[in-house]
Amino acid sequence: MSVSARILDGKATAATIKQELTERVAKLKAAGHSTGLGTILVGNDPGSAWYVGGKHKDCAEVGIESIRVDLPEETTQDELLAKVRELNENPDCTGYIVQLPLPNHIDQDVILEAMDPAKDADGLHPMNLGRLVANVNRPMTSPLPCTPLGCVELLARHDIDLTGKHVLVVGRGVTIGRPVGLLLTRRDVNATVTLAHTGTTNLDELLAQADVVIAAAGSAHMIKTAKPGAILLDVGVSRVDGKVTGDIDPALYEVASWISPNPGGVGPMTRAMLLNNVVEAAERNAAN
Ligand SMILES: Nc1nc(=O)c2c([nH]1)NC[C@@H]1CN(c3ccc(C(=O)N[C@@H](CCC(=O)O)C(=O)O)cc3)C=[N+]21
Repeated sequence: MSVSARILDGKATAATIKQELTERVAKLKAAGHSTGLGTILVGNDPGSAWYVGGKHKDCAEVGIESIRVDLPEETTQDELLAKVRELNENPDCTGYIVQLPLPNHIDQDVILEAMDPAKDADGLHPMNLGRLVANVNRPMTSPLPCTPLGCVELLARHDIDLTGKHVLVVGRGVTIGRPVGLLLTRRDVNATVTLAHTGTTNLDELLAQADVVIAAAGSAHMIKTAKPGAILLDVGVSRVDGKVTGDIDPALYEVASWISPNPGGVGPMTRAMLLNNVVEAAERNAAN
C-alpha cells in the first residue's frame, strides 16, 4: 500500500493571510493612513507581466492602492534610476518592487541599492539583507525576502515545527536560496541548514538525510530522492511545454509526509508575503 503526502496548500493559506491583511489595511485607512504598492516592470516578458498583473489584482482584493510603472525594454539604467527615486519620494507609495530579472544592459545591484530600504517590499535591498544577517534573535523590524518568508509561514501555518530539523536548501539564488537559510537559522525557527547548489557533488546523500527540503533550483523534476516522511517544498519554477513545472519529481508524493505543490504552493505565499511587507511598512509609518 502506498501512502500519499499531505498537501501544504499555499493557495488556501495565502487566502487566509489576505483576509487578515484586509482587516489591517482597513484599520490603517480608518486612522487616516493609506497603503500603496508600486511596481516597476521593464520590458515585455509575458511571464513578468503576468506576475506584476497578479500583484495589482492582489492589492485590489485587500484594499491596497497600487501604482504601476511599465517601461520599455530600451529603458536606460539612468531612466530607471529616475523612476526609482520618484517612488522613493512619492508619499502614496508605501512600498514597491522592481520586477526581476531586469534587461541585461541594467545592473540589478545598482537599482536595488537606489531603493529606499524602508520601501523595499521585496526585502532585497542590501541593507535589509544585511539586517537579516546581523539579527539572529530580536524580532525583525525591516522587510524580509518574500519567498523565504512564504516558505517559513507556510510551514508554521500547518503547525510544522522546525526546531532541530535538518533543512536542505537546493539552490543559491539571491531571492530564495541564500536568504532562506538565514531565516531558518534564526533562534525563533531554530533549524539546522545545509545549502546545496550546482557545485554540490553528493546531493542524493544530502537528500537522504534531510527532514525538510526546500527545492529552489529552477530545474524541472531534478529532486528524485528523499528520506521517507520528509517535508518537501517545491519552489523552483520551470516551464515545460508551456506548463509550470517544479523541481520535485512527482514520484516523491509517495515518499514525503508533506509536499507544497507547484503551482499552488509557495508561489501564492510569495504574493501574500509581498502584501504583508507593504502592510507592515505602512504600520511602521503610522507608528512614527
Ligand atoms: N522583484 C521581484 N519580486 C518577485 O517576487 C519576483 C520577481 N521579481 N521575479 C519573478 C519571481 C517569480 N515570482 C512568483 C510569484 C508568484 C507566483 C505564483 O503565484 N504562481 C502561481 C501560479 C503559477 C502559474 O500558473 O503561472 C502558483 O504557484 O500557484 C510564481 C512566481 C515572484 N518573483
